[in-house]
Amino acid sequence: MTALQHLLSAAARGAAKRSPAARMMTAVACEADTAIHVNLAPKTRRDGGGRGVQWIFLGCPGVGKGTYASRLSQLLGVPHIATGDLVRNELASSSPQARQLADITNQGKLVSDEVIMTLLSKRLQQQEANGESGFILDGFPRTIRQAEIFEGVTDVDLVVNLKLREDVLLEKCLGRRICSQCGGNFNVAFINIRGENGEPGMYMPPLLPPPQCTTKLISRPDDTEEVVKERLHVYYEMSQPVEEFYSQPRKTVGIQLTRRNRRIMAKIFASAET
Ligand SMILES: Nc1ncnc2c1ncn2[C@@H]1O[C@H](COP(=O)(O)OP(=O)(O)O)[C@@H](O)[C@H]1O
Repeated sequence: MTALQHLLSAAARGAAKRSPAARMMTAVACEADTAIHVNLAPKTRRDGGGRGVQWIFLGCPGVGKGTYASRLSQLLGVPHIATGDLVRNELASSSPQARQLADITNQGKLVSDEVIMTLLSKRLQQQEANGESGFILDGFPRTIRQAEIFEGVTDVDLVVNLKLREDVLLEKCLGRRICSQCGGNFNVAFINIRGENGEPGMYMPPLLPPPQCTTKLISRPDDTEEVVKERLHVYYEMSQPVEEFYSQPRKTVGIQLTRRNRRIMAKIFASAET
């Protein structure tokens, strides 16, 4: 079976499993200096089904897709699927294509649509076998072809498009750290820029690790200045058109980030509700 057939069949089975039960959830998003209480009636209200939300996060490398997608995944109880993690898991395996994928990612290029579809398809099948439904996708789709294929087989409820200044994106990628033991994601970059010439200021304190992780921090091999610049270039060329692809009929919320966390979660929930 081809990757596309896998994806099609997994998506088709997911759609068939929808139940009419709507659920109401109170999510409490704790912000650095505010607490936001959100009453969330998920998308199930729209389609009358009981499946989990089907959301997509778009945005440049370093914008914070993973941070927000993972928090929302915990709040909503739906899987967070980061295609970058799927690729890294494959790299860490002894699969025949691991070496080739390492060369591609270390140069900041995109892996082929076929490879991504295969990895995503396997992941969706696993989650189906575990009885999980819904997804918060982070890092997919990244090409128009991926978007078109996915659009043909799924009903995406919400597309969140995060935006951040390019100099800050670079700083945030260079500040990323991962605990080699627990896998936790942190960021040592301290963004503190005064607003001027009508531009808003920016304040994003570091996301520091707990003491037990501090001596085990590593950086991703593709988070060097040269590779991040190439990834940004690839994003503008290959992935920005995906933002336009979703901008019209789809429910898309664009968020310009200037501070970490503040009101972002509430804005995303509010968009899902309207
Ligand atoms: N949807 C995708 N299509 C093609 N390649 C992908 C996709 N998702 C991830 N990758 C590959 O995995 C790498 C790491 O992805 P990710 O962790 O999402 O990085 P980023 O921080 O750039 O958003 C990408 O540079 C690319 O090589």
